[in-house]
Parts: sequence; structure tokens; C-alpha cells
Amino acid sequence: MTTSTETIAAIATASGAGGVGIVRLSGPASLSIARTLCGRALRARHAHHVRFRDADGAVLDDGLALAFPGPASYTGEDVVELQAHGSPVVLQQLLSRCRMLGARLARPGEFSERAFLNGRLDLAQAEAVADLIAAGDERAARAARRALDGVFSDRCETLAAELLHLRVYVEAMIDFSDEPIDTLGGDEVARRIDALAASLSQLLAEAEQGRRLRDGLHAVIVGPPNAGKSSLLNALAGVDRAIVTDIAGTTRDLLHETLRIGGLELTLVDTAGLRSEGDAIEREGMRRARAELQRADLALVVLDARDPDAGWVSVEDAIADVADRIVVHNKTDLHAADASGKHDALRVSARTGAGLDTLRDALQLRLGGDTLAGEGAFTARQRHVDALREAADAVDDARGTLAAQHLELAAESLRVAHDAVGAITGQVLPDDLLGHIFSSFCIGK
Ligand SMILES: Nc1nc2c(c(=O)[nH]1)N(C=O)[C@@H](CNc1ccc(C(=O)N[C@@H](CCC(=O)O)C(=O)O)cc1)CN2
Ligand SMILES: Nc1nc2c(ncn2[C@@H]2O[C@H](COP(=O)(O)OP(=O)(O)OP(=O)(O)O)[C@@H](O)[C@H]2O)c(=O)[nH]1
Ligand SMILES: [Mg+2]
Repeated sequence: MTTSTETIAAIATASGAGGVGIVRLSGPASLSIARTLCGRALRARHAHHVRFRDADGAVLDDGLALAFPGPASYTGEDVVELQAHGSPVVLQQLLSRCRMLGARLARPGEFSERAFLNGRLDLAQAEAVADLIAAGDERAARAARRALDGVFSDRCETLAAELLHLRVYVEAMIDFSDEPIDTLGGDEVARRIDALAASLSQLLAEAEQGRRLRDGLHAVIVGPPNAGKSSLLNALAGVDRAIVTDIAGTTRDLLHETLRIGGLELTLVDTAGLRSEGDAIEREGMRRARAELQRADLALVVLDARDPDAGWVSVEDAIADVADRIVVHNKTDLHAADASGKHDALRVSARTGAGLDTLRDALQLRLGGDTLAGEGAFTARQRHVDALREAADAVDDARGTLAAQHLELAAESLRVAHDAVGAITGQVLPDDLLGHIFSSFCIGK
């Protein structure tokens, strides 16, 4: 257990006026700072109604003070909460007073970082705290809650334990490598590596879904100029967000809009129409459109129903790497005949609204509907997915090298896999991983 010498303080409640606002302290001086500020000693885990006083004895506010002596606290250190009226001015005054009495301002995520360093939460759980706070819908909140409860961490730790076991075994085989592997239980190790590879790929798939739960689905509207991409964004969002004109090349910047479909969040991005000509501004817009497609889970391809093939040529290349796509033929109000068969396209009209419900249903299906929200689903981050993929690759390598009787290489691959899985829960800490993770938290969390 690490103990910090510095006492940190922050406003723990959201900025702006509120019913109640909380200043939170953590560290060795918390209790003495509170005693001075409240004019009395605080009993552990009791709510005291007190007056918070400034240096000159003036009353800053009255409120509730709570002390949680370590280690039975959120951070594992001595923690104090000053629960005042939710006035930003009063909360700032309380915070300044805490600083005068020896606390320093907490960095973003520093309370949770200390909770991690003191073993109150593992790293994936600490990340789940931030993901819970940022959850955009109920499904994401439930899944973050499960990650916070350790559902994901437990799975990682089971894998890490098995990896450790295999490492020990393979290292032992190296020490006895004069003898043939099969007499050393090589078959048994191979079987266990196979089982481990299967568990890893199962967890990787679930973590990928968890990443989508956390980040929401990212859909990029793409198509030739003038097909009605911006009109469709406006129609789906139900607001007049993007500029629409009959001039090809109207949209240049990326335009993000958050949609809710069936209670689930979807980010929709409007982009510049793709074509081979265009001035410097339009070309920059197309470059951005292509870059945005690299991050897309789904391409929403908009073609003009009157000439879908012409448009298709311009987008085919750009969407080659996108995992999923929905093709729509727009402006069907101008084109009655059904030419959509070729791309398995949905027929819509951004102008009249025809076909938009069907499109919404298709989007909702892609959002995962119930499958993503299944029992036991948890949120995960790209960092976790990358780590599991690295581990899966390394375990595959170990399988091969073991079969070829290269025990040292197999041992090294297992070590790499073990470290990768360990970094998810923070059992293993690569350089500056903590700074990287916690700096994106809210202050006071
Ligand atoms: N007012 C307030 N509400 C809050 C928090 C907080 O810090 N303050 N939390 C902060 O994010 C969350 C709750 N998380 C917490 C986690 C552990 C402990 C704690 O004192 N744990 C001790 C005692 C365990 C017990 O009695 O249940 C421990 O783990 O030993 C407190 C809050 C959400 N609500
Ligand atoms: N009749 C009809 N016109 C439409 C429909 N959707 C869009 N339009 C018209 O088509 C023209 C182009 O629409 P935009 O939404 O700006 O097209 P865009 O694909 O965003 O075009 P760029 O931004 O230039 O790439 C505008 O005049 C729209 O009013 C539709 O469903 N029916
Ligand atoms: Mg546009």
C-alpha cells in the first residue's frame, strides 16, 4: 500500500449551481483541516451539521461534514467530505480554505488514482468509474456498473492466473529440456494453451462489444456530392443542423450529431461529398471525410436514387475498410422505379421522410439492440481491446513455438501475453499508463 504525503482537495460535484455541492479531501491532513474548518473533531462515518468558517471566523456556510478515516474510504486514505449548499462561490471559498490549511488541488482523476494505488479498485474498475459517469444511455450505464463491480477484471485475472501457471510450467520444462517434451507433459501444456486461446478470443469479442457500448456507435454518412447526405442528417436528427443547397460541394467540415434511437446513442457524422474534382477547400473536406471513415463502425452510404451507380464508384474505395455499411438511395420522391436491388439499398426521401422509419430500424439493429446489452455485458476501452489482441497473438505464437519445441520462444510469448493481460487491471504497469488514463477523468473524481 502506498501512502501519499500530500493532501488533495477538489469540488466533487458538477460545476454550476446545484442543491448541494461537495468539497472532498483525501490524504493525511484531511481530518485536521476539517477540524479547523468545522470547529470540531469529526467522528468517523457520522454526518455532523456544522458551520464552515473562514480564517477570520466568518461563517462561509453551514452544511454536513463527514469523515472516513483510512483505509475504509473511497481512496483508502483519510477522506473528508464537506457538503455545502451548491453555490459555486461558496464551494470555491471552501476549496481555497482547504488549500490555505495545507491541501493542494487534486489533478483530474487523482482520487480514483489513489483508490487504485491503494488497492481499493483495480485499473479497469477505476476506468469504469469514469465510464459510468460519462455513460450516454441506460445500457452503457449498466455495463459500466458491471465493469465497476469487477466482472471484466475477474475474467482478466482468471486469464492472467492461467498464463502465469503456463509460464511457470514452460520455464520448468526449459530446465529439464534434455528430456523429450512429451515426457514432460508437453501435451497437457498444449491442451491448456488451446483452451486459453479460446477463452482469450471469447473475452476479446466481449471487450469489443464493451468498447462499442462505451463509445457508442460511430456512423459516417458518405456519398457523392448532392446526394442529400446533409439533408438526411437533418431529417434523422430532426433539426436543421447542416447547410443544404443544390450546389454540389456544399459540405466541407465534418458535422457530428448525436442521435437517440430506441434509447441508444448513435453519433452520426456528415461529410463532404466524394468526387474527383473540387477546389482546395473541398479537397480538404474529402480528406477529412476519408479520415473519419477510418474511425467508423458503420458507413451510411447515400446515393441519388436516379443514378446510384455513378455515385457508388466514388465511395467504393473509401468505405472498403469500414466494418459495416447501410446503403440508401435518396430522393425516391423523384424516382419511382425501384433500382435499389443492386446494392441491397434502402429507399428513402430526406425531403418527404419516406423510408426513414425503416432506416432507423436498420440503425437500431446495428446499434446491437439486445445483443450488446446481454446479461453480464460490461464496458471496455480500446486500450483493453488492444491488450487482449496482443495477448491473443502472443498466445498463438506460443502455440506454434511450443509445437516446434522452441521452449524459450514459447516462454517469451507467454510472458508478453501475461504482461498484456496484466496491464488491463494494472497488475503490470507500462510507463505512464496511469498518467494517460487518469488525466482524462473529471476533477474531483
Ligand atoms: N457522498 C458521496 N457519495 C458517493 C461517493 C463519495 O465519495 N461520496 N462515491 C465515490 O465515488 C461513490 C460511492 N463509492 C464509495 C466507495 C467506497 C466508500 C467507502 O467508504 N468504502 C469503505 C467502507 C465500505 C463500506 O462501509 O461499505 C471501504 O471500502 O472500506 C465510499 C464511497 C458514489 N457516491
Ligand atoms: N427531391 C428531393 N431533393 C432532395 C432530397 N434530399 C436532398 N435533396 C436536395 O438535394 C440537394 C442536395 O442536398 P444536400 O443535402 O445538400 O446534399 P449533400 O449530399 O449534403 O451534398 P454535398 O454537401 O454538396 O456533398 C438539395 O437541393 C436538397 O434540397 C430528397 O429526398 N428529395
Ligand atoms: Mg452536404
